[in-house]
Amino acid sequence: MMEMIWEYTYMYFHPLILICCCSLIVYCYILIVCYRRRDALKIKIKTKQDQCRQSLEKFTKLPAPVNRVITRRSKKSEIIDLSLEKLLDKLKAGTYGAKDVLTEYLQKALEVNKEFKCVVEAIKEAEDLAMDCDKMRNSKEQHKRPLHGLPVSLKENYFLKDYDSTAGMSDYIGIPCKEDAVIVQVLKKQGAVPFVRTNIPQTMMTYECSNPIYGQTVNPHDGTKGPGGSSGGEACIIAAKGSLLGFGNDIGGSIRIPCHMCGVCGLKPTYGRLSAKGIFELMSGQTLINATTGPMARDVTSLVIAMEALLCDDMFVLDPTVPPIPFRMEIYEKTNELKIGYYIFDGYLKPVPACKRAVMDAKAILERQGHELVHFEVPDVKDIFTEIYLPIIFGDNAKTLWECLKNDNIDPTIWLAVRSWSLPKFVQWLMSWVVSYIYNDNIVGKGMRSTCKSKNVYDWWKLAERLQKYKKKFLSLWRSHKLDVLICPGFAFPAVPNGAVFNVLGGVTYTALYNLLDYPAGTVPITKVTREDEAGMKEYPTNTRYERFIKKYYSEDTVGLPVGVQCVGLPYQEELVLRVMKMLENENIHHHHD
Ligand SMILES: CCCCCC/C=C\CCCCCCCC(=O)NCCO
Repeated sequence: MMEMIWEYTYMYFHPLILICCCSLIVYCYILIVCYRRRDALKIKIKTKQDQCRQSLEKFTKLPAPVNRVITRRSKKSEIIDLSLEKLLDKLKAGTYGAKDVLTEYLQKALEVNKEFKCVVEAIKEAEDLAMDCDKMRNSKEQHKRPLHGLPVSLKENYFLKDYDSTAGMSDYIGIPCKEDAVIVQVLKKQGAVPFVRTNIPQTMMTYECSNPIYGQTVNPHDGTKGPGGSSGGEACIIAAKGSLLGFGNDIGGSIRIPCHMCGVCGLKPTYGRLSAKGIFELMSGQTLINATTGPMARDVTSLVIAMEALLCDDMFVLDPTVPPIPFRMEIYEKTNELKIGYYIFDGYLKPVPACKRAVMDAKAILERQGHELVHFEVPDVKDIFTEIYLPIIFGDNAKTLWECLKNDNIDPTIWLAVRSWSLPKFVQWLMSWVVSYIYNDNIVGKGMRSTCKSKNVYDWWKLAERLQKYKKKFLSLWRSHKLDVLICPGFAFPAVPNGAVFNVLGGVTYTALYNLLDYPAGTVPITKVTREDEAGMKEYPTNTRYERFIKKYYSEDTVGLPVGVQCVGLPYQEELVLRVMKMLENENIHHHHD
């Protein structure tokens, strides 16, 4: 009987059984491969995490520095409370040794890291560098080094010999860099002691600070909010006093956004004013809009000291593409009256009341100092963001990003963008029209469309031409007003709730415009959100998806969040930008002390 059944089945269903069996085998094989890949990825990430944790643990039990100076009143370390300028004076005078300063800062960095998760790892060579500094105490050599003994933090994407730069992507784990970034080499030559590396978002192409390797950094003013990004770990550690000076990079606002959101100062110079050699940049083949390196610090004077120290012969020799222009102190220190443009709305996303007020407060400060302020109508931001900036930045339809992420764990903060880029282009295009028409939101819809169009060389040249035309238009408008500098919102809104940046991405026009133009721009803290600012959110529009989220996020729980303004100059006018930042900071400091 059984034989008959088998024969029958074999005769009639043989091909079907065969196909089923084969499919099952293939399916099982795929499952096994996927599991093994996932396991390998888990192990890779875990190994990296253990390595980083050990590097930090090594320093948690450091003995207190021999010369530890504790102020009797507050029991806090005096070293940590000193400004960068004063600390350098004390290091030069030999009041503190470099090793003592390093120990204080390492301990402070680890302490703030427990709460805010801003540090990814400690730099083990820091101890030797600090000891070398102490060996040359009071020597001629020491006096030639303007940053002698100063601990400095670095964003994770700055190359350090023998360390990985991953930008939060596991594909890059286990590929140690062969040499230090040029900026790092120059910092060391000038006596600085790089001591910790700080956190970034996965890919660095967003302003949230989270990735599957190092986790999520939070804002030191409110742990339910993000620090901004992509140099979020830097801004966080500086605001929390775990570092005095750090370095980040910026292609859409990555230095300025976190400075604004954490209440610290940062400068995005003109591209090329500082070397970008040895900085991990995922989409480095895109050279129409470049990522710029720059300093971040507690105050403007620290930025000036850093720029002056970096713009030296060592920098010009190590990277001959950097124009040999030393820091022009005479421009920074000039006291002539300036003509300053200002605007509060760039025509794309309305800034929230606190960000508007920050610009108006800054305007009042500058007017009180005798400068002339004129309203500046910033041209066409609405179109240039979706028709020039986004199509250039994601000019390969995000293929490079996708290539690096397709086998990785994707951070929830960028998951939706990355997944949608992996869909066929026509599906992306269809979705963008659905958003534009069904959701009646052309801001998001147009943004989506701009990144899914395929481009050939002809299209790319046309884009480059449009960029040049816009630069020309902007410059002639600037010239027609005879402006020296421009002030504008630091961003459209303060710190964003954790995990929510994707809902308000459009805010980036306030900073990205100056990457597109390649104008130097710096951010300086001006104010903090007040109850009145929050109450003013009642008037905020709700026409688009972005606006609805902004209204939701900034109508409550934002009092006390820092707010900055940007100061913008013509290319290579970093000294003038810093001068205006300093003028704003000075008056603000006096105001707060009165
Ligand atoms: C992979 C996530 C992409 C999210 C979608 C982005 C869409 C528009 C926003 C553009 C944001 C650009 C932020 C640039 C941040 C920056 O300056 N990074 C430094 C680059 O190294």
